[in-house]
Amino acid sequence: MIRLEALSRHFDGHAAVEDVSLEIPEGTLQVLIGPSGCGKSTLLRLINRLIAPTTGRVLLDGVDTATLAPEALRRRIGYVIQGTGLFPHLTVAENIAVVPRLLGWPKAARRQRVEALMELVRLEPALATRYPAALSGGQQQRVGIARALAADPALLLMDESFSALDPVTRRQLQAALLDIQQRVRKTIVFVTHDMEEAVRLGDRIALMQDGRLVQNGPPDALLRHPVNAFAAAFVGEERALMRLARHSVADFMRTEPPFPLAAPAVSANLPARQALSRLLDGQPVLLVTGPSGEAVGQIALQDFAQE
Ligand SMILES: Nc1ncnc2c1ncn2[C@@H]1O[C@H](COP(=O)(O)OP(=O)(O)OP(=O)(O)O)[C@@H](O)[C@H]1O
Repeated sequence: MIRLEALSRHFDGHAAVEDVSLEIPEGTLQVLIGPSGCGKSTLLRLINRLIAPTTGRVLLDGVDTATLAPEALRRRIGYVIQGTGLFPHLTVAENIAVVPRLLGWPKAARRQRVEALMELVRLEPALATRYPAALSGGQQQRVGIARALAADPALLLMDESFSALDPVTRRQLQAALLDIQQRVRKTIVFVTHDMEEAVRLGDRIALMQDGRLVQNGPPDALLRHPVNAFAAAFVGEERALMRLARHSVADFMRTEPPFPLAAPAVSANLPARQALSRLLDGQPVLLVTGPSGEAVGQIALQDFAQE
């Protein structure tokens, strides 16, 4: 568990982060979001002590991080920086093993760890001997995540990690992160300025403005009940659509028969947004099917209106 207590950081009298208190429970994916310059990256750097706070504390499992040696911090906090920050002259395996090497792990243990991590982030073993320049942007990000997880830290910090990727790769990486999170359950602090990404990934979303925390809570709460005009404007007009990013057709369908068996079929697991776009294209109703193709419901535009 990580706790930020009245954290502030000033640069030349200007507050980059001002009086931020935030508790992030173990295993939570906490998103930090807000406009450019609101202090998101500074907050991440305060958490891993790349910079020291002007006032306030960061507690990791109840321990003030100011009292931890740099080596202990490195082991407990993984950091995926903007871009990938991979070392171009090191192979994929060497990049992933950077922290274990710094921590003095023996060679066999490093090799085992690299293999396990490449499997975790779904990178082909054959890529281990390649150099970063020979990888796609998405593969490089996977290496960055594997590297950050190398010493099995309790906390993973990710700063705009997927921003430079094309939309398709970005969605794949978002799905990969959720898959990794399901398997290893880290506490993750993920910085983005993209609301759709925040809604897809976040268990909780913290919205910042001018260094201050405006609102923190589950995505639905932010989308439905923004606390002030700034939050409402930031969440924006796409609000209803974005809420759909977390829902599947099953959350909206009607299950009473009779079913429109002649209508085009969609799976109950399909993201609600995709069904909505087919309905907006003029399809009046869709048949919803279960795992073995059996009819389980139907969905039309008015079913979304009720949410
Ligand atoms: N080392 C520094 N020296 C002086 N000012 C800084 C420093 N780091 C950050 N700032 C200032 O602090 C404020 C917050 O910056 P920060 O990078 O944390 O914002 P951000 O929300 O991450 O922005 P972006 O989304 O553009 O990356 C900005 O006004 C920035 O100019």
